[in-house]
Amino acid sequence: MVHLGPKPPQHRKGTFTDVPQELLTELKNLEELLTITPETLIKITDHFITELDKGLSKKGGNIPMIPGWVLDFPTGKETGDYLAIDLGGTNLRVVLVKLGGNRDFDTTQSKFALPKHMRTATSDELFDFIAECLKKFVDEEFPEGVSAPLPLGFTFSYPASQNSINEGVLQRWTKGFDIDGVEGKDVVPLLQASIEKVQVPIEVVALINDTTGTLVASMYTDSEAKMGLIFGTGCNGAYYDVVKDIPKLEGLIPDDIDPESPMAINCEYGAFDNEHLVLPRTKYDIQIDKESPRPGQQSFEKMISGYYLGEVLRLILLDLTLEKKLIFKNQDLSKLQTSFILDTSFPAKIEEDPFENLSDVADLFQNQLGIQTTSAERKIIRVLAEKIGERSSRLSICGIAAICKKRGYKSAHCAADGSVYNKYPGFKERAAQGLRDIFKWESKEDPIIIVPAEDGSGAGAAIIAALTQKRLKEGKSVGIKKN
Ligand SMILES: Nc1ncnc2c1ncn2[C@@H]1O[C@H](COP(=O)(O)OP(=O)(O)O)[C@@H](O)[C@H]1O
Ligand SMILES: O=P(O)(O)OC[C@H]1O[C@@H](O)[C@H](O)[C@@H](O)[C@@H]1O
Repeated sequence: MVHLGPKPPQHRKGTFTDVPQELLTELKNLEELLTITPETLIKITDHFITELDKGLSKKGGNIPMIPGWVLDFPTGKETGDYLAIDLGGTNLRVVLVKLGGNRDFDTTQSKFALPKHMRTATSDELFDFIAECLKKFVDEEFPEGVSAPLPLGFTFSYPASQNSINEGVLQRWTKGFDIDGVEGKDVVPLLQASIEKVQVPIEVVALINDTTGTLVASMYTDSEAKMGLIFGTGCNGAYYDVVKDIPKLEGLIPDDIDPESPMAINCEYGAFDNEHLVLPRTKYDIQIDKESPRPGQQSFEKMISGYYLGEVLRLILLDLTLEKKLIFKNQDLSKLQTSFILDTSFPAKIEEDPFENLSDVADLFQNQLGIQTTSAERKIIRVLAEKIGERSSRLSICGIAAICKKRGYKSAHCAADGSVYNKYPGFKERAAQGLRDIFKWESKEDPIIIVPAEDGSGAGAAIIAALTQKRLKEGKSVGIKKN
């Protein structure tokens, strides 16, 4: 038998002859709403650049642009054992990093799913949970105990203002978090206090954002890396600017820091366009924002990141069935009416269904939502998932293009991490096409490419802790001028 080799990727050949005209018309409208043309991408990116600059000005703007007090590039020669923790939107990870000093490192790690109630728990519950996970990990890794406190890099994936590397005052929760008693507080002493309670010998040396960690970890192994990006539960990016080009730091820089010194910036660009000037928001995006714990915040993130993509699909389907009565006739919609019941793996699995009759989609709706779908409905659902995924990928690269244009990067490795980047079908190809639509490169090889990042919140945190310890040993500043 002739082996034909792997089949080409599934291309939608299905016909829509079995789809009622009314539903087709509705689909066309939705496709229109969810399509981001090259012209729109360029317009959004130009505004994004203005907003990045505004975030660095004394006046400020929508995008926080937080100086992260990482004032050196990694050399690749950093050595030592460091602990790192990564409090993301879905998981807590504890990592032991052994820096090899030759652009190499080794990691041992444990992942703890954040308990669902954690998003609305108390501050003590959150930091005690982290300390408990740290204790479990350290007891496991160091059964004989340790001779001196372990230095720890704390990756805190939320917008936290920093006046120094080992400080982080939470500006606001994002990704559906709403824990009392943390916003406006420095989270380092809050964690340190919980660590003391469980008596595990750990010292928090540095607080970093996961994008800054991703940037530094990726530069440690790849000198072409110019930014660190996360497309996960949330979205964000970090890059190195230059101290003298950050107006809001004027007068705050200690004398021992050269104005030409690099300064890592945690952009927090999920907040881009909170003024709603350029992003093509649909009524579904507006509803998600209105019903979120922090309405008016993170407008860009709420259209593109992992926490929200499943919810966008759910609201569109609900509209088509409840309001327009075009699909799911005589079906039990109680599960579909539960907010955030669909995480982003749901549209991802719809896009991954390789069968012409979309039988995987049929199983998905039956098993997760108790809804029996018709062939015609599945075709509509498939197109909607594709359009939501495509919109996310195309909008996601506007931050990348804006940073490259702002910094004048003609070529760059943009190191990306997060489950949407790593697992959403077609994300990489669609993102690359989005960049081509903006830059209109003539060359065969794209000069600016998105590459898989190193473990930013693990190795990145450790490398930054190592860079910080080196500065402290040399008596160098790691924060604003002490008056
Ligand atoms: N197969 C998938 N495709 C795309 N996104 C996914 C997939 N599975 C889970 N996700 C989404 O990824 C997010 C988790 O991102 P991840 O980077 O793993 O964690 P964190 O954001 O805590 O760092 C969740 O919002 C989830 O909905
Ligand atoms: O890794 P996660 O949880 O997807 O986080 C990505 C981004 O999510 C945003 O909501 C946070 O404000 C950022 O600080 C963070 O970098």
